[in-house]
Amino acid sequence: MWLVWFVFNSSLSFNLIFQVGILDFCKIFYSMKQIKVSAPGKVILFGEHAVVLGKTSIATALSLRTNATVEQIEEPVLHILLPDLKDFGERKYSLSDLSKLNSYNSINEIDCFVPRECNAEFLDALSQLESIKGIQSVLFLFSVLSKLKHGIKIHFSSNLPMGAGLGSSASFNVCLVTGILSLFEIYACGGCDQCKKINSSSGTTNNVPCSKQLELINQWSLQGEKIMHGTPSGIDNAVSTYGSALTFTRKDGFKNLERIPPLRLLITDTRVSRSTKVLVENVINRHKQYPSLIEPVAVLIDTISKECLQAFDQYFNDHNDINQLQKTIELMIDMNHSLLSGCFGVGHSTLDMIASVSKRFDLHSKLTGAGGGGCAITLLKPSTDSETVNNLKSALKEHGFESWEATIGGQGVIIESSTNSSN
Ligand SMILES: Nc1ncnc2c1ncn2[C@@H]1O[C@H](COP(=O)(O)OP(=O)(O)O)[C@@H](O)[C@H]1O
Ligand SMILES: C[C@@](O)(CCOP(=O)(O)O)CC(=O)O
Ligand SMILES: [Mg+2]
Repeated sequence: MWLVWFVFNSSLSFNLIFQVGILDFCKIFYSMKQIKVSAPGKVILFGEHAVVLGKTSIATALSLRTNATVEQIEEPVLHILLPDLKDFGERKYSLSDLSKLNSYNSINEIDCFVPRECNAEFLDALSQLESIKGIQSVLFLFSVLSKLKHGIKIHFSSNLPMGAGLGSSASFNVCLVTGILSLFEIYACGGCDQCKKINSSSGTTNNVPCSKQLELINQWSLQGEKIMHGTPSGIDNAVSTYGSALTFTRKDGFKNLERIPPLRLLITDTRVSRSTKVLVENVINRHKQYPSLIEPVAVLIDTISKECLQAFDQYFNDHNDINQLQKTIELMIDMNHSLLSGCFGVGHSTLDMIASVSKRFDLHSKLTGAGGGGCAITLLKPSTDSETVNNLKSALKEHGFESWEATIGGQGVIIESSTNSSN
C-alpha cells in the first residue's frame, strides 16, 4: 500500500516538476528583454551657436531627464509610443515595410561600430513615411542598429520641456541609442564585464556603460541629432551621454570640467516654441553671407567661454572668491546675450523681457540653447534669499513665464534596469 502511495505521489510530483519546468521553459523561451534608460537635458552656459561655427562652449547636465523603455516584442514591428507628442500618440511600422524603403540596403550594410549619417535617399524615403524629424531619427537609428532583426516597442517620456533649449532632442536620441544597443547586445567593448553585468541585472549600482560604449552611444546619438537639427555641434548629445559639466569644440570634442563653482541658476521657460534647426541654419547663413561681421562675433563668444573657464580656475586657486566670480560671470552673461540677440539674430522679445525683469532684482540673464524663444537662465547671487527668488518667479509669471531653480551637473546616461519580461 505504502509502495503504491509512494509511486503514485512521486509520479505526481515528477509530473508537477515536469509541468512547472515546461512552463518555466516556455516563459524563458517567450520572455523578452526589456531595458529602461534615462538621460539628462542640458544647460548651455556660454557659446551656443558659436559652437556650431567651431568655437568653445560650456554646458552642464540638468537634473531633468528623458526616460525610455525599449523591449523586444513578438510582432514584427517597430512600435513607438510618444505620450509627450499628443498628435502622434503611438504608431507601428512593419519591419517588412521598412526593409522595402528605397536605399535600405545601403543602411543595412553600415557597420554598427562605425557611426555614419543617414544617406540622403533613405532620409528622403523616411520623410515620405513621417514628417516629424524625431520619428525619422527613431526609424533610422532602429533600422541601422537592429538591421530589422526583431520587433521592438519603445516608449519615451520626458520631464524636459520640448523645443525649449534644454536639449530634449539630444536626451531623446541618447536614450534611444543606448536602449537599442543594449537590447541587441551591440557592445563597442566586445562585451566587457561592466556592460554585460548591467545588461543582465535590474537596478545595479554602477549602471553606466563603459567608456567605449559611451563613445559609441555619443556618436550614434549625434547622427540622430543630425536628422533633427541638420548641423548640430555635438555638445548636446555629449552632455547627455557623459553628464556633469564640460567644454566642447567641434575640432577637439569635449573635455570634462573637473570642478564647477557653486553657481545658482534660475531657468525660465518663455513657452515660445521655435525650431533649433531653423535657428541654426539662419546663423550659419548669416555667417556665410557676412563672414567679416559674424566671424569676429563668434571669436568674441569663444573668448567669453575661455574667460569663463579662467574665472572658474581663478575661483578655485584664489580662496574661492565667489563675489569676484559672480561679477565676471554677470558681465559675460550680459555680453553673450547681446551678441546672440543683436548679432546672431536669435533673440526674442520674451527673452529680453526676462533680462529686464531680472535686472529689477539686480540679476543677469541670457538665453540658453538655440534661442528665438525657449528658455533663459538667470544667475542668482549666493546671497539671493528664497523670498527674492519667489518674488522674481512671480514677476516672471505675470508675463506667462514658468521658472524654477536648476540642479546642474548630474549623471549622464544610465541604464536603470535590464530585465526579462514575459509577454
Ligand atoms: N519626450 C519626447 N517625445 C517625443 N519627441 C521628443 C521628446 N523629446 C524631444 N523630442 C523631439 O525633439 C524635438 C525638440 O528638439 P529641439 O528643437 O532640438 O529642441 P530641444 O532639444 O532644445 O528641446 C521635438 O519637437 C521632438 O521631435
Ligand atoms: C544652438 C546650439 O548651439 C544648441 C541647441 O540646443 P537646443 O536644441 O536648443 O537645446 C546648436 C548646437 O550646438 O548643435
Ligand atoms: Mg535639440
